[in-house]
Amino acid sequence: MAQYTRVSGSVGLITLQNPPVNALSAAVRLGIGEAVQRALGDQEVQSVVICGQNGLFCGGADIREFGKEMTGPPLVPMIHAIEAATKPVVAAIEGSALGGGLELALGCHYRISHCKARLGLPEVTLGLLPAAGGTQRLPRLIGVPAALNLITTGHHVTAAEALQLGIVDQVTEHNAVDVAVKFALSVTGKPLHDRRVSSLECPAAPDLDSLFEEAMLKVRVACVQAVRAAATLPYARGMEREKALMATLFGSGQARALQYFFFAQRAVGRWSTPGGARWDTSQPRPVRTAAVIGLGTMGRGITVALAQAGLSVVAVETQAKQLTEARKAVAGMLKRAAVRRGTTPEPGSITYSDQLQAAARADLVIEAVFEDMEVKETLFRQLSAVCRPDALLCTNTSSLDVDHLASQTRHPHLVLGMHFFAPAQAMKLLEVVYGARSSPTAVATAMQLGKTMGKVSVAVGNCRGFAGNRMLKRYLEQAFFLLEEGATPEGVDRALEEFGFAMGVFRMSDLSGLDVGWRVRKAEGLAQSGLTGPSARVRQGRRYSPLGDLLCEHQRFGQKSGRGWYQYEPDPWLHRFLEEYRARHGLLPRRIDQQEVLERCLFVLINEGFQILEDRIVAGPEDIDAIYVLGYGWPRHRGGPMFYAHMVGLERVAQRLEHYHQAHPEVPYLQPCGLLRRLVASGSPPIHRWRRAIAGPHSQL
Ligand SMILES: CCCCCCCC/C=C\C/C=C/C(=O)SCCNC(=O)CCNC(=O)[C@H](O)C(C)(C)COP(=O)(O)OP(=O)(O)OC[C@H]1O[C@@H](n2cnc3c(N)ncnc32)[C@H](O)[C@@H]1OP(=O)(O)O
Repeated sequence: MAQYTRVSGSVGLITLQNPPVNALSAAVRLGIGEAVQRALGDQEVQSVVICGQNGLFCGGADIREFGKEMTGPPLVPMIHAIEAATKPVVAAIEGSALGGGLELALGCHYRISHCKARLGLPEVTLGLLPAAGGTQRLPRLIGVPAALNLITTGHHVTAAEALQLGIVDQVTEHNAVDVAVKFALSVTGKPLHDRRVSSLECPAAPDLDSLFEEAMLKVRVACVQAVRAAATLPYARGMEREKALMATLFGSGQARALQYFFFAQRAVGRWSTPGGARWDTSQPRPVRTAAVIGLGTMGRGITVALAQAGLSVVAVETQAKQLTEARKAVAGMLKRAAVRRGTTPEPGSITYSDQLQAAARADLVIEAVFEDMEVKETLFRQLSAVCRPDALLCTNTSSLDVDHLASQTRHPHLVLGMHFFAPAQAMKLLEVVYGARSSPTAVATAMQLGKTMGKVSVAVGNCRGFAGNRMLKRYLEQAFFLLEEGATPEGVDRALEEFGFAMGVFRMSDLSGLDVGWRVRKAEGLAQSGLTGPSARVRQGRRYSPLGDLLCEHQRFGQKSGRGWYQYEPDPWLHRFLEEYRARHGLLPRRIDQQEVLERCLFVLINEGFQILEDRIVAGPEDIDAIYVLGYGWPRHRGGPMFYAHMVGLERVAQRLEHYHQAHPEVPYLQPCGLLRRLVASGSPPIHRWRRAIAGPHSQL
């Protein structure tokens, strides 16, 4: 709703009230409309100020209303009524003015912003365009190039940038509402025609056509077309075009997926564990000093992420040469980040040492040493002896047993996994892996620390590979099997990249290094050299592809060695190698189409996701989707693997898995898992009802 009061004698003050972000729900739109009418009809009122309660102007349209039947007064005529008003209307922007919120402000005659506010039109990130006049007013106000940039990227700008662009008229360090009220008094009675953005001519820009053509190639076509309408058509016709384009986007699968993902990223913060620990009943402990042990690539990235979050960091590396290199590399990373942000690097928050003892006073320790259980076991025993008894001891392992590491310490309830993704200073995802004995406070502390570092933290139970790598294993395995059966790395990657992955599975393996997985498979007793005959392709009673191991035996470790699944120099080796391999094992190559590549790679990964849900390793499908979009390059516009399964239809996913399982009975993971089958049997409920279905023996199924 919106509250109406009269202040300073003649200013009508309209306050949007819809916590937490004053989204423009039906009730708020109704409230604004009524308040505007009241203000315009009140003889005593000479000018109007619109603001939001609790220091936040407006987070835009209420995204939860999308996809439902629209109720309440529409936004566009409401904004028109404000713009057409004969009394000056001033927007007092604090906190955020985003999407419909900024469009509302653009309908006002003046905009005053607090210096800490952020403004933007992020609709494109939700698969939409700013259809409350944003595509028509913003280009008229700030010109086509700047408006196109904001509308097609969804980037937010600071108040200072908004002032420079001409979006706002004034920026203040004081209370923006008080300043706006004074301003409103000062403009009483002044002519308003030039202040109505819809009546402005779009400023001329050189070579508009090539600007639009270039933008079309890069970005969302609908946004570009709408802004082109602003530049070439009268306002009213531009608005018709904006509406028509929005109608094509509104119900699209992409928009649904992006809106689902907006909420999924936030839902993962409301974590819970099967043991009953929960986000709302567990208090995080403050972490001021963190120690990072091991300054290889991951350790350096973690050090930077912690320092950038404002923590004091003790960076420990026992090898002198590595320590010197790390110190230089970390300084370089901080400097580059500061240049990108236009700030200066914060000095003095990192101290370096070659002694473990330096970690003794840290509130929390994250080890990022070599991925080897013996090395980590020893380190955890040492840390337990050296560190404060209440220090949280965390491992950045990507797959080793957190419970086992906890058992090496005196305080296993303070041991956790904090699984970062490379590059750790940039990637948004953090898997917080709790063990059987991890305390709720420990989980809450690591989750909070992730948030402080600007990450999306997902609470995950301890199992081999946790959630992300456990699913990845099945995906990689299918990709190898497809090569055995006749596919090529190029063909598999093409299918996945056309689906939306930034990189196909083989290109991604080449980038991250084939030797990493090889080492893990050797430790698991899977990679064995010299095997011939049928036993070469079977391990632990199941089909196994040694292709990745064989490549490593040929010193093809990916980009780091100049060769992997791809040849980075003229070299037909790989195709010959595959032909010989297939001939040796009596495998008849066949033509494998894109559909089979996608179904086998993606559905097997989704099936493992359902198994992870059934095993209660994560609390809900949103956790898996956040992990895959933010950590594994799953295309955001497809919502994540579990949302994709919901869109494809659970019955189809199960049927296709069953089909491939019949063709490959030696691959048990192709068989639809129990939860997937139960969901299908219960009529395939929508994704937001899966949590209830997972709830275990008391499930609704
Ligand atoms: C047939 C065609 C017909 C078409 C007719 C349609 C006409 C459409 C007209 C207009 C188009 C306008 C579209 C839009 O405005 S789309 C929305 C654009 N806005 C955004 O994308 C902003 C999203 N929000 C944020 O970026 C942030 O929330 C923030 C910066 C405002 C605040 O950040 P922070 O303090 O970190 O809080 P949280 O992000 O954690 O959010 C708190 C809480 O609030 C929920 N929430 C946030 N924004 C919205 C919103 N716009 N609608 C609904 N809910 C919102 C958020 O989900 C959190 O709640 P939780 O999930 O329960 O935790």
